[in-house]
Amino acid sequence: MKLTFDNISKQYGDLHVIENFSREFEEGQLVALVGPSGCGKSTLLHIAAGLEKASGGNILANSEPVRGPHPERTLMFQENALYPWLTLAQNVALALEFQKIDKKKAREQAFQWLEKVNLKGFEDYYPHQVSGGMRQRAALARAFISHPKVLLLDEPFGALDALTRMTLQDSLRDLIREARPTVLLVTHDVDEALFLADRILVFSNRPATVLKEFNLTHCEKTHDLSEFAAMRRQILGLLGIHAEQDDVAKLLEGAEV
Ligand SMILES: Nc1ncnc2c1ncn2[C@@H]1O[C@H](COP(=O)(O)OP(=O)(O)OP(=O)(O)O)[C@@H](O)[C@H]1O
Repeated sequence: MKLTFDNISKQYGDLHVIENFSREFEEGQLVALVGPSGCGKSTLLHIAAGLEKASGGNILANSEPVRGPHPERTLMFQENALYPWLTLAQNVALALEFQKIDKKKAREQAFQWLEKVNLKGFEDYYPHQVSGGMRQRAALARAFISHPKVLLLDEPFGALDALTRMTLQDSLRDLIREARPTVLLVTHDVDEALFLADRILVFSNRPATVLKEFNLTHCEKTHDLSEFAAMRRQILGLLGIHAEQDDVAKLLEGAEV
């Protein structure tokens, strides 16, 4: 599903959060949104989800105005949003039951999706009985089970440790490659953006405008790590972080493929 932000602005009272944001996101693209805290990234996701109304401009999904939430556009947060009184399978199946799919079929599909995210054997566990990473895996299964056409991910792995985050990023990449939704990913993790995204938009302080856009589609083809390292340095620089102090950047600079 193609998403179009056409001259979107958003104000909360006197607070100008977004000004004249225009971009088109093609079907199947993964676009990472990075920028300073409080600049308005989540607000953009909420507008795309139909949870917030823009103060100006239009948001279109396949050329149709977004008028409110729709199961085709799924939002997933950092905090584990599973219902604590339901098992993992019940949590995942719920997404289908809302769509009036028979309970038994929904449970079968929930088991299949839990297996895809490496949670086979944990279907009947409650969220408090599994780790934070496993809860986010279940949240991923719940996000994908209804085959969303647009996936809006707000720091989905922000609360996890680095190692768990990397395994979850791998799983997310596999799921996206299979299902090909259009994805907007808000992240503070520049490496996550570089690893997952086709495009990266770097935002300014509030009111958010795009400082620079990076296109990564050709990098995947060439596996040019030096180009990744240069982008990484530029993005960190735009965010006010000095990449030359960063060990990984130095390692990547020296890498040859
Ligand atoms: N419902 C609301 N009412 C009033 N102000 C709001 C509301 N939602 C967000 N804001 C304000 O809008 C600004 C942007 O918030 P938003 O959550 O979009 O930023 P963000 O870039 O996602 O931040 P972070 O990276 O820290 O999550 C903030 O100053 C916030 O206080």
